[in-house]
Amino acid sequence: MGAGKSTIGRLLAKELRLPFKDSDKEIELRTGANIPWIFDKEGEPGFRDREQAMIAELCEYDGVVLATGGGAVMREANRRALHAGGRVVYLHASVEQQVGRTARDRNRPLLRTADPAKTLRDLLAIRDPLYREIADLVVETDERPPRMVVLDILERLQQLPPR
Ligand SMILES: Nc1ncnc2c1ncn2[C@@H]1O[C@H](COP(=O)(O)OP(=O)(O)O)[C@@H](O)[C@H]1O
Ligand SMILES: O=C(O)C1=C[C@@H](OP(=O)(O)O)[C@@H](O)[C@H](O)C1
Ligand SMILES: [Mg+2]
Repeated sequence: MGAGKSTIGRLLAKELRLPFKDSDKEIELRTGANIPWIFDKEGEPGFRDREQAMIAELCEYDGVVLATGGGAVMREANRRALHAGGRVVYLHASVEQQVGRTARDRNRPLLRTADPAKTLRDLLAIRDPLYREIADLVVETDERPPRMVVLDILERLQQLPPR
């Protein structure tokens, strides 16, 4: 959360002249409800089911830049679909940056805790190995504006061997 997936995904898609899909946004469009409301009504498992179904659907597309929510990696089905479906970029940010970038909006129910920095550290401890397991690229986003991150991704994507 706050690494910049939604922001950088959109910019990257523009550069690549590809459509951009954000699984969170697609779930909101499909349900007519926002993410916090879905967490409130259906709990995290309900949201994860919707997220898994949406990622499976979006991975069917050819030629799309897809941003997921940060927790998508928790389900093996998502990891498999993403890894098999295309190149995976892990956008890394320090917890300090994540806190700063997410402090202003109330859209992330998992960060409504007394100590969001601790929550993010705990989530990262579980998720970081999973991100690395499926990533073709690990890209640092601290101290770099989104445009620079996009240029780095474009350059490094070209250097990857063909699949
Ligand atoms: N590299 C960056 N440097 C500074 N701010 C950023 C960067 N990437 C994203 N942001 C800002 O951080 C906030 C969260 O970004 P977002 O794209 O929603 O992250 P995610 O989808 O990974 O949770 C947004 O306000 C965005 O403008
Ligand atoms: O990390 C998570 O578990 C979540 C991240 C959010 O998306 P972003 O990573 O785009 O903030 C969103 O899917 C939901 O609030 C859960
Ligand atoms: Mg996002």
